[in-house]
Amino acid sequence: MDPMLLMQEAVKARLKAYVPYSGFSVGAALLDADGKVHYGCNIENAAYGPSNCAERTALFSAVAQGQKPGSFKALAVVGDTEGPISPCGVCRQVIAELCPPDMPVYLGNLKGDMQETTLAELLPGAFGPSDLGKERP
Ligand SMILES: O=c1ccn([C@H]2C[C@H](O)[C@@H](CO)O2)c(=O)[nH]1
Ligand SMILES: [Zn+2]
Repeated sequence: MDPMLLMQEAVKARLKAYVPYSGFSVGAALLDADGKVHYGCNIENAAYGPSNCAERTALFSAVAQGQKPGSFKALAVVGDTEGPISPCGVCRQVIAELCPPDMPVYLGNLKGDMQETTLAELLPGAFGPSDLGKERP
């Protein structure tokens, strides 16, 4: 799938964000092995801590719908940032768990800036399954 098309899907997902506290909407679009797109937005909470980022919403939603961890093909993330959005550390760790390290990650903003990267670049030396003697999913 064309990266810009996946970015456009993330822009659509962003419109669903529930952000009464930060007012900062983020959208994510995750491409699965069947070519289907899974959507994520950030969903905040009055207790702040339980808030969920757009990236994790997309990943958890896809896994809950039966997509196999490790099988994803690409992730696009969009926010209204000056440059391409930067995923938080928690999301980087979750991407490390559920996505191949060399999977393309497209980071963008509403102006159309786009940076292509990978999890290996976003979280070098990630703690992962192998550190617990387990295989990658
Ligand atoms: O990549 C990012 C960065 C931030 N947020 C959310 C968390 C919080 O709801 C709001 C402000 O940090 O943006 C995301 O969903 N994804
Ligand atoms: Zn995050």
